[in-house]
Amino acid sequence: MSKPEQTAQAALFVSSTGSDLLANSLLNKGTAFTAEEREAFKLKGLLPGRIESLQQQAARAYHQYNSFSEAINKHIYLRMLQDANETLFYYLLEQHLDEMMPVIYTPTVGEACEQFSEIYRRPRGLFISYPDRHRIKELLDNVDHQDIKVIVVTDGSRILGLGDQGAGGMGIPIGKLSLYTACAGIDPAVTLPVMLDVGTNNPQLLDNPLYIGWQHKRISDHDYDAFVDLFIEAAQTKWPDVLLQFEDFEQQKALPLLQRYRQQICCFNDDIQGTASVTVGTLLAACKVKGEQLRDQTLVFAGAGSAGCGIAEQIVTQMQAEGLTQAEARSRIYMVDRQGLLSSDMQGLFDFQQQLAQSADKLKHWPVDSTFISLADTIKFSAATVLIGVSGQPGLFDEAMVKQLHSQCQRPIIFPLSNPSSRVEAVPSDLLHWTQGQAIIATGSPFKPVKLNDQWIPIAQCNNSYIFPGIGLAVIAGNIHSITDEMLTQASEVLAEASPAGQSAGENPALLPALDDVFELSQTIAFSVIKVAQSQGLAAEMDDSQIHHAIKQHLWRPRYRPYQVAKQALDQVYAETFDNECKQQK
Ligand SMILES: O=C([O-])CC(=O)C(=O)O
Ligand SMILES: [Mg+2]
Repeated sequence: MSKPEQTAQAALFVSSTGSDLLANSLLNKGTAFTAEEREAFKLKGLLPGRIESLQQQAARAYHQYNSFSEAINKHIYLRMLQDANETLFYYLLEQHLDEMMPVIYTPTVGEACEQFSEIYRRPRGLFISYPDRHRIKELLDNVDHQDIKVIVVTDGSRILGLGDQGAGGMGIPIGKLSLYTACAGIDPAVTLPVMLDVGTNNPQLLDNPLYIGWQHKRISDHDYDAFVDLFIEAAQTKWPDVLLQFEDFEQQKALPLLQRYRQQICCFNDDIQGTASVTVGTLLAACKVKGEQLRDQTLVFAGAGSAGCGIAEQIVTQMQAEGLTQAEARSRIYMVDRQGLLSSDMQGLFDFQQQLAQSADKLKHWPVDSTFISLADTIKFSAATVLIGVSGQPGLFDEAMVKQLHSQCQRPIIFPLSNPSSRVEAVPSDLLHWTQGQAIIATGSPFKPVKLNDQWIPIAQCNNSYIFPGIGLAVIAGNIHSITDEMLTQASEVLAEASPAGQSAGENPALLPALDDVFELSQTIAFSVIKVAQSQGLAAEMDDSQIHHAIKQHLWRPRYRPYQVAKQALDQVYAETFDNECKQQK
């Protein structure tokens, strides 16, 4: 009998009863509590008489979900369901992942963060406010479930492309962790969303009487660093093996935080490393459609922040793997930011930008004013074949630029990656019309297929959600201590291999696997990442079949398990083997 089925069937020992049990979202089954359970757990009379199956409950939930027409109201409904009954929430997601992902995640989660204080219903996750900085251990001890394995943490300073959302940024860790469960089967009981509430510089939030966070200007510099240190230290002391995902920290902080803590705690920054990994994987898939390699491309980036530079660095690594020298690879990548094309003689560049600046000598030969080289000129004079948008500037890619790019190659690769959809640099239908259907496109937020000349062209969603759930599964199943660039590169390659682009013929194949296949994909990523981690001495020793077994063992599925009354006062919500549970009861 395979492990996931076993965990789905094995009994859990539960000590809560009555309304406490119904209020516990991890244990609540609502109308699906059996007659015996209703007796044993003092639920008689607290529920309507009819006993329902998970499927019947899901049919009602889907009916209620469909009664809302606005995406934000659907989001509120699903979040409410999650807070009431997580098994039902994830079962519903499993049935309708394609439809509901944009509602629990980007783009709707952006709106949910902006309106967080207005739509707030029930608490979820941990809010660590600056005034509580000396009590962080106590706050962590207050977390209900104590076996935490994955934390997603933000300070709300750069939520998607929507800027500072203060405490409202909590919507992001909540949404990302839902995907850990929906896309990689991570048990929701072992996940913890964390908001480091260090204030906000968003004037609307500072003036909003309903604002739910610490209504104070952001603390900064040394005070900020010391606060994050306190959090990291407390989290690591309490959960030494926890995986920490940094999410949506503003540019000045993102890379320094990663560099500071990378050696100390098992962590990664999703916006830098997750975005880079998924983008390189999608670029490799796009190159397959062209029948070329990444080393053959010349790339222009609109946006040279930590996300753009993170992607560019991973492209350099990939091009080297394809045989270029590092200098050759760097010379093929052009980074354009507010100050125009980055060149080696510019003042005030961040270190991570400096390495990606083009040589000023080379640019001297371009027939332009070298004090400011625009995006349009960069596309033209670099003879670019790939255009990547990480600028957060809606509409930045205009018709003239795109036509110029198309005049330089038959199949331009164009990835307007900014999130949410309201920030996208160009919408796919325009890109396809401007290039007579020749552009190979991927976006950061979801877009519907585009109809062109009676043909439907699918638009790939080049989103971190293809990568981070599998990385998390690898860390948990493989006991990985540290996340390296090689592991993220490996994840890109697995993604590219899973792309239908290499397999199906036709001019416009899907670039990325369907969302329905993400659950399988995450397991494949987890397996390959564990292998890389082992080769680097960073994971548990296991042979291949043990790795497969460990991965399966950690897959939580949204199915109700039978409950038995616990003799000890401890609810058991983490999926372990039936044997272990029995032993613990003895
Ligand atoms: O959440 C997403 O869709 C991707 C992401 O990390 C970001 O844009 O910050
Ligand atoms: Mg993010």
